[in-house]
Amino acid sequence: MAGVDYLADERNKAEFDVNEMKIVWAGSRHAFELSDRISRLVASDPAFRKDNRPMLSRKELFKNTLRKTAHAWKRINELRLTEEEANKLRFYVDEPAFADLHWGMFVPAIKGQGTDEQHQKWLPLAYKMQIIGCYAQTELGHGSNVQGLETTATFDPQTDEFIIHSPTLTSSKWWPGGLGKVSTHAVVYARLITDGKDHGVHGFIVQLRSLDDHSPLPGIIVGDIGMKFGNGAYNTMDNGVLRFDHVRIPRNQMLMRVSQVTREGKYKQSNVPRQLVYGTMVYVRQVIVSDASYALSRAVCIATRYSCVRRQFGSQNGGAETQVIDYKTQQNRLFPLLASAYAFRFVSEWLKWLYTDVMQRLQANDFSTLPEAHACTAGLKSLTTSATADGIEECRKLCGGHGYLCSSGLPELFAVYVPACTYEGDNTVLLLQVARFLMKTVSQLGSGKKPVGTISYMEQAEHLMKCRCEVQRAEDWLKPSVILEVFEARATRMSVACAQNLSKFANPEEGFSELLADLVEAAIAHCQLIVVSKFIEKLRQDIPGKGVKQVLGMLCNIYALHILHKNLGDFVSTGCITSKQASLANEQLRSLYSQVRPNAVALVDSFNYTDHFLGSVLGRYDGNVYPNLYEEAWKDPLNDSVVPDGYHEYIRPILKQQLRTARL
Ligand SMILES: CCCCCCCCCCCCCC(=O)SCCNC(=O)CCNC(=O)[C@H](O)C(C)(C)COP(=O)(O)OP(=O)(O)OC[C@H]1O[C@@H](n2cnc3c(N)ncnc32)[C@H](O)[C@@H]1OP(=O)(O)O
Ligand SMILES: Cc1cc2nc3c(=O)[nH]c(=O)nc-3n(C[C@H](O)[C@H](O)[C@H](O)COP(=O)(O)OP(=O)(O)OC[C@H]3O[C@@H](n4cnc5c(N)ncnc54)[C@H](O)[C@@H]3O)c2cc1C
Repeated sequence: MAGVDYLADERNKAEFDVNEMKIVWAGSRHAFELSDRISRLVASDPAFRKDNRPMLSRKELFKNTLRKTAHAWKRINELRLTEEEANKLRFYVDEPAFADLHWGMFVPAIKGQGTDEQHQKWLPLAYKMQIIGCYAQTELGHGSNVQGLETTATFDPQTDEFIIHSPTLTSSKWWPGGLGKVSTHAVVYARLITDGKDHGVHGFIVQLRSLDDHSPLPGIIVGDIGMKFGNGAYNTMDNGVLRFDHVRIPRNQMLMRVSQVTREGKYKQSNVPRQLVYGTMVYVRQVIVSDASYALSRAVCIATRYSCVRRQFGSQNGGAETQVIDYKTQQNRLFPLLASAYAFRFVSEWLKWLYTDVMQRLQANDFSTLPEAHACTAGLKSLTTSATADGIEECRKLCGGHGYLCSSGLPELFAVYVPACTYEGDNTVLLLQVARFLMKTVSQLGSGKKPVGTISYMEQAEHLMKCRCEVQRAEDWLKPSVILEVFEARATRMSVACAQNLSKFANPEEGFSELLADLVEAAIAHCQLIVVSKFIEKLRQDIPGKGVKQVLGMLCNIYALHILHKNLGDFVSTGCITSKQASLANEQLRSLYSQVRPNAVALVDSFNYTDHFLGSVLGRYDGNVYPNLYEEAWKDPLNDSVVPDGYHEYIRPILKQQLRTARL
């Protein structure tokens, strides 16, 4: 029945103003209106259809992506979309493609590491897509260890050129997205060598393919690295392999903002930290945190709507069975993910602010906040992507058997999303960067150097090491000051314990290696505190709309208390809370689930996702799941014929043989 809203009752239960919540989710009225307009534009354009992706072969899939990307570019130009609108359009097209790396890494690398002259030369070409670029850093032998890269860029003073070379098999560039089949150019990371001296890894703009016929330039071997996890999914992307055989590029194609090579071959460093060479990664990690909130919210939207549609057991006198969302077990798995989606959204807004602030300071040669920005982007990228990948998989299970069908949208979402735990820095490696930052901070306590920003709580270390949680009743857990202090105390105690254990080793690096697992846990505790504290900060702002702030308050408490519940070992063993207080937290959590329950569908409607973007029969806005699931099955190519291909070769002979055997 077209037009019937099977979730109308659920929507009527909402205790808050959904339209106002949509604005909170989007970040502002402007952001909401823009996102709403562009999502509808994409959804209504048949060229952006995506439901056939899992059925396509790799070649068809890739060509399809090329077609869609070209169509998107055409629409962006025809409609004269702004950069913000164009980014949203690409987001709603929802198909990983070379353009992500062109806009997301190639352009930012030139902007961040290039000089004004280099900007003038390269950016106009890139903005018009007259060249298409990728970010070629990782090699077959090294990804995490950037200082271990082997590709060389040796300066030749005779010709005023760099010679880019891959000296070993393991130095082959391996993984860069957009490299395999599309990019004409790359920012290549290579060891800079002048006059026989190795100056470490630097970025170089290298042309890879002819702008006339797209063939690789002399000395370049380039191709795709092969099929990746899942059908469809990330296979729309041409992750590539690249080798150089003494390829020459002009000297002015080294990105020279951080350091320069003169005409004579002299290496000079600007008055900026070397780590700015890693600046593009900081930028993208911050984008990835924002993407985590979108990916998780998408899965949660599907699982929440479907959990209201799906009924199992509990029928009384022939009445309807129980909606599965009413089982406390379902709520205990689903609502913390719903709360996490909102928590990640708010922390990503804050992280974007932090990043912008750091960039402005860099312009004024103030580098003081760079270490914190690195620690926050690395840590939050790790925390949010791990939680999102696990959360998407949990949402699939929350949808029971039907969640395993591609038409649920969840298998593909998981397959596309899960590499986020690895790319842009393996999550464990990134947490260890946070741990180093924490250990440095602890070692400086009492030295007069004040911890600032997200680490400023450590200034109260003396108090946090011995404070006792004041919770006596379950409701006490609703006080933000209580939650904050408990999370700060846990993070401080875990960091200080690691620092104390480290100090027992004569060699700090040896100690660090031995304590890696504990250090990662301390880093996670610190990052979870950041997420909780940014949610609480958000709630201190003026948030208009009937009931909006109240329901966000519930989500904030669910996020914090669920983390507490899942990490009770940390909280109790560090003496931050007692086991009695832990069970009071659990009691409060159950009560919060009941409060959120009537708001669940409205909370996921607030994401304002179109059915096209969700790409899920189970998550349809109208909740009309079964007829559509049924119809979807018949679209499978296997159902094109009643008797399958192969019947005569393989099924019939077996059946006949069985008949003969039976007769014997
Ligand atoms: C429209 C937009 C769309 C965008 C979406 C795109 C789609 C995405 C699609 C997917 C795309 C996927 C694309 C891809 O995957 S691109 C490839 C991504 N690759 C990686 O992420 C590699 C990860 N490895 C590293 O980053 C480094 O090797 C690490 C950090 C591990 C070590 O580092 P290093 O080897 O140097 O050794 P060190 O640890 O002694 O550190 C030395 C000092 O440097 C400081 N430090 C380190 N790093 C930074 C930093 N970044 N900013 C500021 N500071 C930094 C550090 O704190 C320390 O400071 P101090 O303690 O001495 O004071
Ligand atoms: C889909 C996808 C897209 C990508 N796109 C790009 C791209 O566009 N451009 C690009 O340059 N690269 C790209 N990459 C590469 C990516 O950045 C690297 O794979 C990533 O940085 C991880 O590095 P690795 O593969 O070397 O992992 P490894 O470092 O080999 O990790 C293997 C294991 O070792 C552990 N480990 C490693 N070092 C340590 C340590 N010091 N302490 C403790 N444990 C450690 C890790 O935790 C992990 O469990 C992409 C990768 C993927 C999967």
